[in-house]
Amino acid sequence: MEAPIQHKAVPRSLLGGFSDLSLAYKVIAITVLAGLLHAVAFKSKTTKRFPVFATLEIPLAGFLRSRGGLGQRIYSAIRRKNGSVFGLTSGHQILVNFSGADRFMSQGHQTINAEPLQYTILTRVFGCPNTLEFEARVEADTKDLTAPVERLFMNDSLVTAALERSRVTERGASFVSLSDRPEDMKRWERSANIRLVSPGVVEANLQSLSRDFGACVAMPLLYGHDFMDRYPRVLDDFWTFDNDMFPLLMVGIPAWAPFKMMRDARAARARLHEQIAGLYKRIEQHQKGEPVDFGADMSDVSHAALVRSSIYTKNNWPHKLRGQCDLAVLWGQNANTQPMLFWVLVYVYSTPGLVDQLREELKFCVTISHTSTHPEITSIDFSILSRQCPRMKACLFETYRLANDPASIRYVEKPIQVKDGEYQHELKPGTWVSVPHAIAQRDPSVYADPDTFVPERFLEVDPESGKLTAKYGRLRPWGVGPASCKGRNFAEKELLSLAAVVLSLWDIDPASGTWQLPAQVPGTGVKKPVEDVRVVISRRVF
Ligand code: HEM
Repeated sequence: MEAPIQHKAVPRSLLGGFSDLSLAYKVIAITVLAGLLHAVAFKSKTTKRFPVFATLEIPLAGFLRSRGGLGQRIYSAIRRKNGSVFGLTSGHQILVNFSGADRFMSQGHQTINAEPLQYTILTRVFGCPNTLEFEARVEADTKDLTAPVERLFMNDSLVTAALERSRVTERGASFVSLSDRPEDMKRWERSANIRLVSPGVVEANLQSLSRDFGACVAMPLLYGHDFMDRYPRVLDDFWTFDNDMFPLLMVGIPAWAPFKMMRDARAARARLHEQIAGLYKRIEQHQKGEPVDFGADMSDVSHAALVRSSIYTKNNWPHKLRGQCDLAVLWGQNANTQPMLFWVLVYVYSTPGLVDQLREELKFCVTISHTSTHPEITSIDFSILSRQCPRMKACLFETYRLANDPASIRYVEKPIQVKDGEYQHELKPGTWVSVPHAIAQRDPSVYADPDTFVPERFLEVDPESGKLTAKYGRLRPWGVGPASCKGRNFAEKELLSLAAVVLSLWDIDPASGTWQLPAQVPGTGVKKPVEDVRVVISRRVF
């Protein structure tokens, strides 16, 4: 039996592990300097890599805008252009609250292209080599490799079938096992530092618990159960990579940086590469009718992974590269969705009266049986859940607004004009252009009282049917245009169904007696809490 794993919630401090602060600063200074020298010495093989400074400029623009005052005025004064277009260099322009953003972003990839960003992240973060050979592979195969992922995670009936297969319905009753013996716990409980308070009542870290609950539903749908069983550390490695390494690599800190957090995360990423590469080797053996390593069961590997494997095999992708490249898919599937489940639960349970309202709505699609020793969900009508539960949806939308920092980033391939009211801006090929949707999400002129959780702001009465409906309005959690999120349908249905099963069966209260929402730090899309939220969980009293 595996020992309980304590996930780190967030990288508390880059300095963790250094007893002497000045030594820490010296190490960081040397690392940054070495990083710059490395960048000069091993100049990027392609001109189309998203510049590190632009990664920092997007949150900076949002921060200055939300603060207003002198900082915002200085930023506006020194930018290259005017109107809605911000940007300190000619290489990167940011469209802030630009009313034509949707139309602008809907242009095809021959004009504004998302692939160079994907290439940047694959090579800067996921560990793929930045070589001309790899660039050629990406150019040749990206479309074919993305198509099966899009199909699995966007097609309505495939998404519903996948969630049914994942037994979300039954899993609700074992969200917690109400025991503090590791051998009694489900896999997703092991990171949550569970303590039995009294019979039928446990204390737990809600972020770790809900995040791993979601990941245990989602990951096998992509790679099958054998992958999960054969790789007991997968959750720990995944969140270590996501929390401790991803943001640092994005801002240009090299993977070889000599501090403990990076070393540990690098080892976690190497294990992920190796395990995914091993899986693709087994899939290939299975597809060729050869004996499969360990006699592994390949029967529930997703169609998406099977198709990707055929493309990798057909085009002679080395197995190591398959592992590196496919980490992007595993990450895309989980990194934003699972932390979002935590935020929905925290917002909903901490809002007085809301849980009861949602349970009323859920009565029509979640069937609960009381015949066994404890209540269990016997069925979920996924269609009603996603089409006729407007309050649940509005809670989700409001959570996206508060907990997510989406941006659409493109590379300009052809000269284009941005028509911006009285201004007309020319963008040359080679410019990067970003739309940080997060800026509007906290703008009080768009959302009154923007820091407060008010799901009703997304509810409208449909004038024709007279029914309450949840509408996205100006919210763009999935980005915009042809390169918008390819997993949004799955993410939304997974979040709705997991939140529905937890709400239907469990009471959750703050361990301290009063709800205190944790401060948020920017993560890799969805924000991270600065610390986990300790809660008390017991079965719902009917
Ligand atoms: C709550 C969860 C999620 C959020 C908030 C989210 C958000 C986003 C955003 C903002 C983008 C960039 C869109 C743009 O550039 O305009 C994106 C891209 C993408 N997402 Fe998601 N995502 C989520 C879940 C998923 C899932 C479950 C998958 C499934 C694998 C996925 C796959 C992708 C892919 C493949 C892209 C790149 C699309 C392209 O460039 O063509 N996402 N996502």
